[in-house]
Amino acid sequence: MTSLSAFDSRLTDVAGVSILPSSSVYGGETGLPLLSVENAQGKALIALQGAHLVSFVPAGGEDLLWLSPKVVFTEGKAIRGGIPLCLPWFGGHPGGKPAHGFARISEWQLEAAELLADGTTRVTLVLTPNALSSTLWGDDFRAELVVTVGHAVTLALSFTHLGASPVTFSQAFHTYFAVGDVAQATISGLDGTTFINTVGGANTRNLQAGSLQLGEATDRVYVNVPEVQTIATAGRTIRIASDTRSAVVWNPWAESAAKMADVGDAWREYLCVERGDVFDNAIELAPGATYRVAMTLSLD
Ligand SMILES: O=P(O)(O)OC[C@H]1O[C@@H](O)[C@H](O)[C@@H](O)[C@@H]1O
Repeated sequence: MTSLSAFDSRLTDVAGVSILPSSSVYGGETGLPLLSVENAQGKALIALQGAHLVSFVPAGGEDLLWLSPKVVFTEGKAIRGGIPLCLPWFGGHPGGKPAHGFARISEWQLEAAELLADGTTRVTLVLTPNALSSTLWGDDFRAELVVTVGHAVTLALSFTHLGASPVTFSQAFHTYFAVGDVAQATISGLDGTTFINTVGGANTRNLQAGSLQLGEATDRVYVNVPEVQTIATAGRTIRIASDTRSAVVWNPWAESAAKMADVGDAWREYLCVERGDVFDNAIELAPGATYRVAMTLSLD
């Protein structure tokens, strides 16, 4: 893990941008380095491990993201909450490799931090091959995540495949939204789309009719979805916009959550709506090709 003092001050010598240990915000052990980004429009915390947005608070509002009260910031362990980047594969891997790829458990490099004329702050994080990716993926690649923090937060992801043969690639912005009570949250923007129900290893297809409210363990992959979904709770409506084509809706509910040490009885506080390109929407990347997508989260 990079020590906090190793960061190039030219990158963090930008007003409102600093590096701090996760322990200074969330307690516990020293943990992992977090990039703190703050301006008049909003503030965000991004773990360099995984280029993982763990908090986004628009000015005058509450955090859009849920971070587990039982979160553990440990090198090589996925952070429970925020926006894990599932990359370059989503879900379990047939070869028994770690679920959701290696990007979320790899340390990314901070490449640039800039204040833009519109008052937003843009930070650029980069991942290139490391020991883990060499074992699990093999091919050369370059991944870049540009996070723009303002009244909204935008994540713009690119992944360039630098191997010699075509590869199948999938990814997701695995967002944990803070909803207070998952059973009271309503998801709109999926009406009429096909979903694959994967709860407990199932694999059945259905059509979504109308909006969606969860009342039990839910793990569904919606394919070919519209650009925008919303999540309405008692206090606010969150807007999710992305040019990706899938949306995964997941909450384990009480019984399965009890088996997850970093979730437990906090399962009710979050709802995952994960935009990405997965299952039917997985991508075939030719050598040298670049995959580019973005997602913007805001209050509606
Ligand atoms: O515990 P992990 O690896 O972060 O995965 C959490 C969940 O991620 C979701 O995207 C999957 O649809 C679920 O099946 C999975 O349980």
